[in-house]
Amino acid sequence: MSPSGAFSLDQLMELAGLACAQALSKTFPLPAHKRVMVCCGPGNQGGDGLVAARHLHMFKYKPTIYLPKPGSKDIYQRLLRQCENLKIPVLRDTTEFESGLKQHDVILDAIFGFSFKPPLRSPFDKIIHSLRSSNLPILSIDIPSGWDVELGPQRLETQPDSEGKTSVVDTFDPEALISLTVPKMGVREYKGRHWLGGRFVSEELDEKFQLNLPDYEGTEQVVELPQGGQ
Ligand SMILES: NC(=O)C1=CN([C@@H]2O[C@H](COP(=O)(O)OP(=O)(O)OC[C@H]3O[C@@H](n4cnc5c(N)ncnc54)[C@H](O)[C@@H]3O)[C@@H](O)[C@H]2O)[C@H](O)CC1
Repeated sequence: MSPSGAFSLDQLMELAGLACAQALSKTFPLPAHKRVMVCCGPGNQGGDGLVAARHLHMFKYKPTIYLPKPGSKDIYQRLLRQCENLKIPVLRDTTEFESGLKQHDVILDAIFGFSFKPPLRSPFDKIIHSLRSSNLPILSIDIPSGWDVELGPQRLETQPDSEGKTSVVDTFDPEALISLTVPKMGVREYKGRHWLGGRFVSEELDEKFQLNLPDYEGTEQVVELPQGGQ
């Protein structure tokens, strides 16, 4: 059963992406953080990123989408088309992305969520390295990209290249994180600003799985969790 019980994937992604855009606007307010690089992976988390980019555009941010490997699902293509219709720039080339980072104020990391499994395949080795060395603040969605969903930050081995060589890439520690539904085990030691987005979870499921979710105030889509704990 989905964590909401009642919603379709499209609806969950819409609510998740809106919560991500709201968490970004609260952590990195305008006007200082106007230019947002939204890095989208090929899975549902990439879809959250596309929805967030659309809402950020509506909130008057200036998002750029980086899409190294677009997802094949129909919903992904539809979300991408909506962003293109709003004339949100879309980068697909890794070199363009790396040079484009300098013209941005903050990164929204929507590359991998809870389905990431090492070893790291190309071009994501270069991308994780670029995020780590960019010196820009990062807000990660659900779990920082490349972290183990249960164990947390890790050194990632890359897939062997044509000569059979592998290398190791370190993951990064983002300034802020938005956990969706509930924080995952892997972020229990996370020390930065931590938001929870999951206003789509019914009271029935909260009780059934003893999630002990906090209250969301007013019409907020996110609630801030205590720093350094859950
Ligand atoms: N209620 C919720 O909690 C919701 C969460 N959502 C978000 O969805 C992700 C999980 O989505 P899923 O499609 O299962 O997977 P990912 O996005 O994590 O990525 C899968 C994608 O990545 C590729 N991949 C995996 N490992 C590697 C690797 N080593 N190298 C390269 N590529 C890799 C894989 O092939 C897939 O293409 C969750 O975290 C939330 O962010 C939903 O929005 C719904 C609500």
